[in-house]
Parts: sequence; structure tokens; C-alpha cells
Amino acid sequence: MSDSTPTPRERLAHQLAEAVAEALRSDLARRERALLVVSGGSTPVPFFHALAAMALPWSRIDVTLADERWVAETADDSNARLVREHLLRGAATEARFVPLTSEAATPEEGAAEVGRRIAELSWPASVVILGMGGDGHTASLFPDSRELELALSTDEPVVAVRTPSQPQPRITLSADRLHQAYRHYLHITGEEKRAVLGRALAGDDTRSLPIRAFLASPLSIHWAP
Ligand SMILES: O=C(O)[C@H](O)[C@@H](O)[C@H](O)[C@H](O)COP(=O)(O)O
Repeated sequence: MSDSTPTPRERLAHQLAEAVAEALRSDLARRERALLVVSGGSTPVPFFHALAAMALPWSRIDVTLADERWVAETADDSNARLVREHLLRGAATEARFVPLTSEAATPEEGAAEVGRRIAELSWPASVVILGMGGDGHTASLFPDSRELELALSTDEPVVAVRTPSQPQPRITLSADRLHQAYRHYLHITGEEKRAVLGRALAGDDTRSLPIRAFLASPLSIHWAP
């Protein structure tokens, strides 16, 4: 295989970027603005690069996050920083990015303001991109979070989340808000996550594997080894 041959994960990233770009174009043919909700972590980076290179009317696209760590945008683990560095570049800098943090010291104090900001976007979203962790979490819906029940049941747009397995306090779009989209794409890679997804598909206890909150409605699964 020559160096220029894309890896399966690179091909996956490009195929997903093409699907998302087509979805955005289709929605923008009938509405003034379109909303794209993306997840953080490491998996999305090649997808962000591929999408940023797509020819789109970026000035008519709003981008926000499925969740965020309550850290400054200068922090290494800020999802807003990840989006600004890897997606909002070139023509895509014209997109309107709406972050999930505020000046408040904690997500609990900032949730009302962030919730108002999120609620003002052009819902239903055109696309929600979900990732998944090895524990079956998606966004910041974690099995060991004491706010999981609330995040799965509230109609508030965002929920402040404290999770023993995570070093930072977080804020997440609620499951109800994440469901308010025309399309949901799950972007995962590797054998471990394929096995987790297989377990999730074989059961129905959402609290143990929160990704299950999105398996009962249309979900386009994008996986590469
Ligand atoms: O803020 C985050 O980390 C994400 O929103 C989170 O839900 C992510 O999608 C999974 O943790 C998978 O992360 P990786 O892509 O790094 O495996």
C-alpha cells in the first residue's frame, strides 16, 4: 500500500464529511440557516479536516457542541478549542460557532445562560454527530454520572454534569435536545467500540450504556477498524 492510500479511518472521515455536507446543502435549500452539532474527543479530528474542506455556504451554518468540559478554551481538553483548531479553518471560519461554556465558575452556575444561547439556534439540527466512549457514554451522558437520569429525562437544553470517571466538570446537551435533529450519525472506530456497540444493540438498559438512548431512532453508524 503506497503512502498516499487513505487508511480506513481516513476514508471513513471523508465519507462522513461528504454525507454531512450533503445534508447541510439539502437543508439550506429550504431554510436560511442550518445547525451542525459535533462531538469532541480524538475521533472527530480527521472528519473535521475533511468537512472544513467542503464547499459550503459556511456563513449560513451554526456549529455547536454535544458537550464540553468546563474549562477555558485555551485548555488542552477544551472541545471548543478542538473545533476552532480543526474545523473552523479556511472557508469554514465563516460559520457561527456557539460554545457551551460561559464566564461562570461552574457549569451549574452557567447552565441557564448556556441553555438560553443553545435554545436560540435553528433547531431541529440538520445533523448531530455522536461519538462513544468505551463505557458506552455519548456526549457527556456517562453511566457513572449522578446527573444521568436528569440528562436522559429533562426537556432543558443543557445539563451540568459531574462524573467520578472524568477529571473535569462538564456540560452536555440533554438527550431530548440531542434528539432534536433530522439526522444522527455515530462516528466510532476500533474493535473495542464495535464490541461496545454490539452489547448496546443487544440490550435496553440505557443507564448502563447511555448510547442506547439513540439506538431506538434512526442512527447512521459510521465505523472503521
Ligand atoms: O467531550 C467528549 O469527549 C466527547 O463529546 C465524548 O462523548 C466523545 O465522543 C467520546 O468520549 C469518544 O471520545 P474519543 O473520540 O476520544 O474516543
